[in-house]
Amino acid sequence: MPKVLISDKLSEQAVEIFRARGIDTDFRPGLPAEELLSVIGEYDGLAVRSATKVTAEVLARASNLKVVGRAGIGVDNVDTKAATEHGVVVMNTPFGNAVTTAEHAIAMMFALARQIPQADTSTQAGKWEKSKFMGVELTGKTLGLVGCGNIGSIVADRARGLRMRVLAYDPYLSEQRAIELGVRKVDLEELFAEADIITLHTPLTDSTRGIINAEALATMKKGVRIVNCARGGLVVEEDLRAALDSGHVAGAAFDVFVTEPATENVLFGHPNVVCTPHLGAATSEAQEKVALQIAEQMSDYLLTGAVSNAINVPSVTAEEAPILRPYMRLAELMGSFCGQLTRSAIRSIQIELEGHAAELNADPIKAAAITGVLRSQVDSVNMVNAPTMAHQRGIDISVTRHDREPDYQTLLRVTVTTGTRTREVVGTLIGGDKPRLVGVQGIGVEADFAPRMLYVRNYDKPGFIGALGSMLGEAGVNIATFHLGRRESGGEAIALVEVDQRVDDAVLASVKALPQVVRVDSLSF
Ligand SMILES: NC(=O)c1ccc[n+]([C@@H]2O[C@H](COP(=O)([O-])OP(=O)(O)OC[C@H]3O[C@@H](n4cnc5c(N)ncnc54)[C@H](O)[C@@H]3O)[C@@H](O)[C@H]2O)c1
Ligand SMILES: O=C(O)[C@H](O)COP(=O)(O)O
Repeated sequence: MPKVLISDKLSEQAVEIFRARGIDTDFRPGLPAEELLSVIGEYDGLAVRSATKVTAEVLARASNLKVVGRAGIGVDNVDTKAATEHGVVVMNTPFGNAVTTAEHAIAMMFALARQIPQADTSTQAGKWEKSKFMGVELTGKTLGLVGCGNIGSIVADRARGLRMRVLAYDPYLSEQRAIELGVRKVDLEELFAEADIITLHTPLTDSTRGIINAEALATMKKGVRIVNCARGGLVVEEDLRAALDSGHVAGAAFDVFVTEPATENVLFGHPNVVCTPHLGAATSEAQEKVALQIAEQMSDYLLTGAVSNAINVPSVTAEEAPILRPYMRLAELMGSFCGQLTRSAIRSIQIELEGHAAELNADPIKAAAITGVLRSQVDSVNMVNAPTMAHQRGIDISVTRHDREPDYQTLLRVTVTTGTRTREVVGTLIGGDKPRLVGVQGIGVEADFAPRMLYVRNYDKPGFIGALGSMLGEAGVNIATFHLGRRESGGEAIALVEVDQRVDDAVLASVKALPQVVRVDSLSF
């Protein structure tokens, strides 16, 4: 039974779902970092929000871990690169808290426009400062969205409902989508120059870090207001403080900070600053949605192999998973066949799909084939890290779908090249799920992928089968099955021999010394 640890304050619905699906679940919100390090080795899954830092050190200790699930959107607290290297899937819930966070951004905008937090404090202090809190109307004002993905789009929709004019800067936003959303796609300079209120909705990346700094602030309208419910670090906090102090910026509403938990911050204490403690996703509706979604996604992955909303592997739907699983197994075995025959640096791996296979999601099949090829070189390779490992080794990967009619209902071909050699195997599924080899090096030969096999390349001349049989017999090696194939033009032939015992190097050397034999390899699957 898989075992999952929940180390952050997720809705307890997550626990119920994991347990209902037969997953042993430990609910330990607020688990200290040192304890996480000492217990993580026991778990197959780790469910978190933003508090737990899933560092390279945690991942190095996580010898059984298969999946990290983030109940929320931002995965910046997870070292995704290290997770990928360790073969751990990282998944999030990209939509579950988007509406709630967009609503928080709108609430922050109102809080700024009408100074609601300041007026509340003053009123409850018995001051009744009616003339002190003169606000601004939002109707007719220009809202500048930096980032117009899930949350930015919802903010745009709500802002249009408030009769605001909406500009969006997002290099990945298409003109068509901008028209659908009723926003004007602009460049950053135009947005800064025209917006009365700027709201940030991008991830924190190298291109967005400090996107609002002193230089940017200087190009904004005097009296601009800034909302950040995305990530600390998008705004240079010291630069913003200076612009607030000078009066150039009329107000700022921040939910996220460079350092969190933010117990102190340069923005704190300014009369025109409104802060919340990373509450963007904090509604009961959003928390139920993200907890439920992440528990379902992680359970699906651990129990069926279905992958949804993963950051570092291709998605496999629950419907696809049972169909793809035998193909992934076949691709991995075929890759392994090529990998075991390859003793030098690999230049390329080509995966070809024909018949039914050509209609499937090729990404998981590709990852499985690469895993198989690399497994004879690297122990730690798996479906998650295989494409990265191939990339790091400079291996060129290609996938081709053919629409020609294959001889079999469904067919995969894996071709591995090195500087000097090409290995090619062809495989199919018998009865829908049983892997079967049907060709090697362009020669038709049918065989199962047996636990122990000999692969023999020989000249098609009399005497070979008898000589090989008696040599193995004398060495006490029983032949379970024997499959032969030869090039129709003659000359070259292949034998795939399933054996019941391991064939030691001395026997392999004697087989190799037979006059008809070109090469012999011991393979295991
Ligand atoms: N405060 C909270 O509690 C809270 C809750 C949920 C999400 N978030 C954060 O909100 C942010 C947005 O989330 P989302 O779900 O909308 O993400 P998303 O991926 O759907 O959208 C992000 C958008 O930013 C755009 N983008 C990327 N680089 C950009 C750049 N250099 N300049 C301009 N735009 C750029 C992308 O094209 C994309 O459209 C994330 O940082 C997320 O972590 C915060
Ligand atoms: O990226 C997110 O989903 C938000 O930042 C929410 O974070 P939280 O789950 O820690 O509230």
